[in-house]
Amino acid sequence: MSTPRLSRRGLLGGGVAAAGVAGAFVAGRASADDAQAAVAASYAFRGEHQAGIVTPAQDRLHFAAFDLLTTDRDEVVALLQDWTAAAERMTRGDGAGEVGPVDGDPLLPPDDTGEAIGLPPARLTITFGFGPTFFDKLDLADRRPKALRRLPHFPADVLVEEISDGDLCVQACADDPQVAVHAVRNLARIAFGRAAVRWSQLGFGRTSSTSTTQDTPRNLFGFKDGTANLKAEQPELVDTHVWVGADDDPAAGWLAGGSYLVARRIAMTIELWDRQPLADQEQFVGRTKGAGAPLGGDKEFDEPDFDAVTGLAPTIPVDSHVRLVHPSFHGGAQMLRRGYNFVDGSTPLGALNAGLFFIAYVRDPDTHFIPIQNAMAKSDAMMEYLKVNGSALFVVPPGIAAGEYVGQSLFA
Ligand SMILES: C=CC1=C(C)c2cc3[nH]c(cc4nc(cc5[nH]c(cc1n2)c(C)c5CCC(=O)O)C(CCC(=O)O)=C4C)c(C)c3C=C
Ligand SMILES: [Fe+2]
Repeated sequence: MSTPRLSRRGLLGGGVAAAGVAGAFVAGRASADDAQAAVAASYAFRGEHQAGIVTPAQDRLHFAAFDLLTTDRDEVVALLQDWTAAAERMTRGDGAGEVGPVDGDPLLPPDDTGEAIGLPPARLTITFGFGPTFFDKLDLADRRPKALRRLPHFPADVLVEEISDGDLCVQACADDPQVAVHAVRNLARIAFGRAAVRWSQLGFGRTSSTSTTQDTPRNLFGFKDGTANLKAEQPELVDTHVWVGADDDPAAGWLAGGSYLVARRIAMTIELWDRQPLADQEQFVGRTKGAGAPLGGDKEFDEPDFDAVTGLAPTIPVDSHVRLVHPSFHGGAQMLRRGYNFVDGSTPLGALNAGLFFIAYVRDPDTHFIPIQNAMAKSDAMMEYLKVNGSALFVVPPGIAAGEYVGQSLFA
């Protein structure tokens, strides 16, 4: 796990603004100082693995899928080089371009859009991925990773094509929504003529912790989510379950140190859920709503006992979520979940258009996601309150070394 470093936005006194706000907290509470320090912190963009995977999950998400507008490999490499330079700059709190939003030639469009002037880096991470169609369009079928294909249609999927799939993806996470949106907006601007946004999703209130330093957040069903997630402090488990190994795939040695990213836009009928008795909600999930303890246990991090019975029935019901997705029923397979809540306005009938934008990083979706999703879709009591309308699978290239651009090993 990389440690955040303190950084200041070098734009138009952005650093001054950050310091000024921090100054305002001098006489305040320690927690306010901590919060300010966290917002002013940044993560390294380059490293062995891309940032934004085991990085402690930030509060906000802007995720975008792009379609290529060119099949010319040189043009795509140039786009990846431009994206790499801009992403590195924005991650450390600078503008997307070298000149900045207001210092350039007044007769030309600025090389940064300006809405992040004065904002600190807010722990921004930008993570890039390639979809199956990326390899088709660029005639790279011989280098396509073996498990990279359109996800199957699962029971209860009601997929909308316009919010599914994509040639490329960008996951921008930050503690300030404007910083995350600024990142995606500028990458879309830079892509002009070479790639265009296919769909995008905003998220808030992370639904996972990816580090033991974080409290477990809650999803929109009101339950703690992320308790049994893989954590950055478990590097051996992360190596086993998240990073693609050098020998995993003869055609795709270039992906070693990378991962697969599963994205699922899951609508939650929260109004219906809210009318269910507390005891039923807990039976659907298999954990208590307050402490997040497995049923039959006391504390959040107690191990679930799937053999325990209450009366004649299993204490953790056979159709409960945590039982159906538990690694012990899937050959030990674990995933690193990194999802976010969303509320995209409301429906014409006055329901909230709410849900969970599920993101998981896995070493191989054929063993670490598809069987688990199938079990859930077929038997999970929670499914009555869920509708999956967006779905996508991407590979996430390994980390970016000094002087490299994202995905360089694919084109080597
Ligand atoms: C196919 C993978 C999964 C999907 C899709 C999914 C959707 C989903 N989950 C919740 C709520 C909770 N999930 C919890 C645990 C949990 N979920 C998955 C997988 C998927 N969830 C796994 C692998 C696990 C961990 C199981 C374990 O090892 O014990 C929990 C319990 C708390 C926790 O451990 O995180 C909740 C609550 C919702 C609401 C949802 C779709 C909207
Ligand atoms: Fe879950």
